[in-house]
Amino acid sequence: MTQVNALLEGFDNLVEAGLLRRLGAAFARFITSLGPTPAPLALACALLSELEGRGHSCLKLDELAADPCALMGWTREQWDALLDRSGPLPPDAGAWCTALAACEQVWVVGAEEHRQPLVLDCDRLYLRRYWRNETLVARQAASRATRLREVDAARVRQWLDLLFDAGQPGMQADGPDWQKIACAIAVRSSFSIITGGPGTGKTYTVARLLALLFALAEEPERLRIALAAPTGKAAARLKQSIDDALGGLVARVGTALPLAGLAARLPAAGTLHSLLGARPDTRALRHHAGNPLEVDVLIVDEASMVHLEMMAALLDALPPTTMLILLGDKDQLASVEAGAVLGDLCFDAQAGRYTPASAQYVLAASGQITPAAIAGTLAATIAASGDALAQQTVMLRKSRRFGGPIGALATAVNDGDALAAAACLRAREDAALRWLEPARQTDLLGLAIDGRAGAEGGYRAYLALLRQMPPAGDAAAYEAWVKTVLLAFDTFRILCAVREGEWGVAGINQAIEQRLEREGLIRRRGEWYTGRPVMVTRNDHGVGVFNGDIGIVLPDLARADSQRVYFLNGDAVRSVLATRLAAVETAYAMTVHKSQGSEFRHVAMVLPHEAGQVVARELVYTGITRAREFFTLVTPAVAVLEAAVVRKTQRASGLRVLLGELAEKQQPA
Ligand SMILES: Nc1ncnc2c1ncn2[C@@H]1O[C@H](COP(=O)(O)OP(=O)(O)OP(=O)(O)O)[C@@H](O)[C@H]1O
Repeated sequence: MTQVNALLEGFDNLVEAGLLRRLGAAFARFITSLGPTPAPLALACALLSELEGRGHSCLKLDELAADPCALMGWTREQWDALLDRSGPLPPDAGAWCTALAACEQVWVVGAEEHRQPLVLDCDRLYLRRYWRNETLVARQAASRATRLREVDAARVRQWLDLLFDAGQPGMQADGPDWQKIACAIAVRSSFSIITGGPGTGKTYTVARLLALLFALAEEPERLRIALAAPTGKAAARLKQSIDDALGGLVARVGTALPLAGLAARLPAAGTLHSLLGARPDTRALRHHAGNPLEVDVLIVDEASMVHLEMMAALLDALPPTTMLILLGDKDQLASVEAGAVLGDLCFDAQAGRYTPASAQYVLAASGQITPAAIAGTLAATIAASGDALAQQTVMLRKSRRFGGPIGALATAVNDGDALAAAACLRAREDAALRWLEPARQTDLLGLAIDGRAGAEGGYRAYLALLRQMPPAGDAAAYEAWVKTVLLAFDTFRILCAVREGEWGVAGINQAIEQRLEREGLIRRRGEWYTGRPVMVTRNDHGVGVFNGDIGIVLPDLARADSQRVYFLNGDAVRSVLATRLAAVETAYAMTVHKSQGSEFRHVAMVLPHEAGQVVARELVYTGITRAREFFTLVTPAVAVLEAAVVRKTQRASGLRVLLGELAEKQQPA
């Protein structure tokens, strides 16, 4: 048997052991079918595919050479078993590059191209599609951020002073008004990022930015604005918040701007999929560089959930003059798909590396002094490292909604301070936080049904409402009742870190259903029982439901013998015949991933026995920040919290390197 065949067999063993996904083994086989394949290439392909499944966009050869076990999360024995089959591997990153560059399946960036499936860019190995997407995002972001518009700074300042509450000019004790700075920065180019934790006023700010754009436009009524988010729910929330904020500004701007009329013309917010013209059964989108979107300003909320492929598609479809504003929390979980684009793009956000020129503009346009400019001695280093993208990124730092214990816990987790996080959870003077540990599943079930001391109200509350169904025939009363049920369900949610096992979504949903039935709170007659909460797991454009939509099964008003699933879309109730929904799952418990873009009064977050590969800081932070008033952590073992909090997810990507290279090219010689 050749070494490569032995290695392929070794991959099958890893698949059996659950260490490698089947696609990884299949991809390595496919590559061997294309031409001569030395063992290092076959191995790199299997690893690359596995890492792609874990959210990485490339395989970093220096990490592979330095510590393959750490990279893959495998034991030394598991790795050595592969080595026995592969024979000696290249000793360092340089040797890996030389070995792979010699293979005909690999395109080395800069060399002649033959549509090879793999790309080697410096010491990063990519699947071609990911390399293309990453370069497109880097180039587009950098070039958009570089092209600055003519802005009348004095006029911007006048408007910002009108739109925001008057503060002291310059810098206040708790720092400058970053919201004003964000608006000033955004209007001067066709790319900007406004990042910040929950409640820091991202939507508050962007509503004022819209008002500013209307005010600066020659014909504001002709400004084509689009609002979008990765999920339907987040999109509806964005529109609602912007409408509320603009409504609150109408009196403030008075006759200076016909804001009420302009706000009324804003379109509904949609998902990025629908904005780009996604079609069933094909990856091809209706909008791309050849058929660009016809929009002047695009605001995208929850940008941390936008994966690499979607971001590339979005930037590709936007004309260079369209103003793109990304809103999101850079510290939240990235999407399940490959890439952590917002996090990568925001790498300078915390430091706020503004050049003196930016600081000068910010002062003129907003009256605010950026801290970097104050530290004048830093100016030279800032100028050297500050690239165009950093100039167009603003981090909001002051949370308006999220002080108190939940805010302190979120900060401790974000800082990787497990001791402080545990102390917050154990301080019992406030009912906002509790930690059930070591918990048994029955503890969780009690919490799910009745809440806990200080935070009463679990699922019993919405299930009790089911018995108050209005009499047949009164459609308005029926809709009002449906809304009450949906809102009551949305006050409490169980969020799980994992899908499988006793502490995963599937196991917990099953246990809750059994318990609710035993207590007579639900009556399961088949799959579509009254009161069953469901989550849509696949977009269905025909039916008009999208992955992540959550609804509740209730009797059809028109036909009591059939069941419909009712969804709340902003303020409106929408329903679909239950049997038309092909892909749904029960949603008493859902994953933290799926909860992004939503908030609940009380969140109970469940971690499994061990942190493993999945349970890391971003996940814990995202779960905590879904809670508005109460947060309960449920863990079968104490140690899992610390293990999760200290582990920061590192997704391999070349985005920062590519942006750095582009920034260097922009530096004056
Ligand atoms: N400068 C401000 N002055 C007064 N209230 C503010 C200010 N900024 C934000 N708020 C209020 O704080 C709350 C949170 O703001 P907002 O919803 O815009 O935050 P967000 O960052 O978009 O939150 P999330 O991450 O949850 O979407 C809102 O009630 C908003 O009206």
